[in-house]
Amino acid sequence: MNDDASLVLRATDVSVAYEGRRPTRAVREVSLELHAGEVLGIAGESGCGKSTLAYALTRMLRPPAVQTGGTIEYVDRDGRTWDLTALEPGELRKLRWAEFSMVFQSAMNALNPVTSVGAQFDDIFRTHRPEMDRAERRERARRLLEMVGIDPKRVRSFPHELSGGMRQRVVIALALALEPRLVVMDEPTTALDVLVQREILDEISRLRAELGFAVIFITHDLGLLLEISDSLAVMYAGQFVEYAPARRIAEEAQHPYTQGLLRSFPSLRGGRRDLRGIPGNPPDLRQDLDGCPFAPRCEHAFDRCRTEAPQLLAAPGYWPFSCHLRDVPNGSEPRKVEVDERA
Ligand SMILES: Nc1ncnc2c1ncn2[C@@H]1O[C@H](COP(=O)(O)OP(=O)(O)OP(=O)(O)O)[C@@H](O)[C@H]1O
Repeated sequence: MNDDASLVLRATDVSVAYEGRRPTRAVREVSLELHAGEVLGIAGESGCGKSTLAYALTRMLRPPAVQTGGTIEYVDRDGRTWDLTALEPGELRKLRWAEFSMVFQSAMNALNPVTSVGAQFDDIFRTHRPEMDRAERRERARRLLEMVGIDPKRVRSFPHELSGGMRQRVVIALALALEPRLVVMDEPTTALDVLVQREILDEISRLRAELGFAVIFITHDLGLLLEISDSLAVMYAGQFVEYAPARRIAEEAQHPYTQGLLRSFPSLRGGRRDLRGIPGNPPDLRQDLDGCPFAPRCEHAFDRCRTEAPQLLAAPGYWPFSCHLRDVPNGSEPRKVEVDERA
């Protein structure tokens, strides 16, 4: 049993590399904790390692990606802790869908193009709920479709007969089919037009409130994440550079990169910002990074930033952001965060 009853996922110092002549160190010692019903948003520019982290957390990495360090613990609904990195494929199959599921950007890749929507629900139920008969499986599939706003008759449709938005809703319904405790969503609405995005996001928020699952939601759109997340991690060059309650980040982001992102992205609900991008590009993740990876683009950088990597400072109760400004006289004081806000 776990001593923290609401804990769902704890990742500690997770690192992932794409192997090659010069490996790409895409995720570098990332730690996070997720509690029941919590929405953790992960933001960052393209290529900073968000998807790689999502694949690592759900044990879906495929060669040439390898997890090179760290542990990932998952606590199931009975309070049993599983070391995901040590699971046998059979054990992993039992947990996947039933305990945690995934929604990725391309619904078309997630759906089987040659079988009906109903048959795809059937596959999941046959494996995980063998006691259900055909009629029960069909009825449950119809109810799940209804739940995500799709006409239950669509159970007979094939993926190509559905619009992009409908397909993504089907993928969400499939992910929720066994009422998992955790759903990892990687850019689930990015390929859709803004109105459909909005509808689906509202749907996800409603379902989460109704069913109580925790969400890891990944997108480059920080504005959107601030709206839907309880806590927010900002990723840069494979690392978390700021990790705090979303509401607090919206009001008083500490890391210059987060501040830059906040200025760069329009919010989905209007309220355009002045959209100044962050000059320069993220570093090449095949290189060793000396000092702060953001220093070459940071308007506040000073000598120490170029030689010494700042730490995230995850001491209990402190606002974690990795920036030397925290230690500069007259710079930001170490920021305390009330612990209950993280729960
Ligand atoms: N199959 C692969 N082989 C080698 N390198 C890869 C592979 N997939 C991703 N990478 C590299 O890993 C790094 C992180 O990529 P990742 O896709 O995780 O970032 P991301 O933040 O999700 O970006 P995006 O928002 O564009 O999906 C990038 O430098 C990318 O080039």
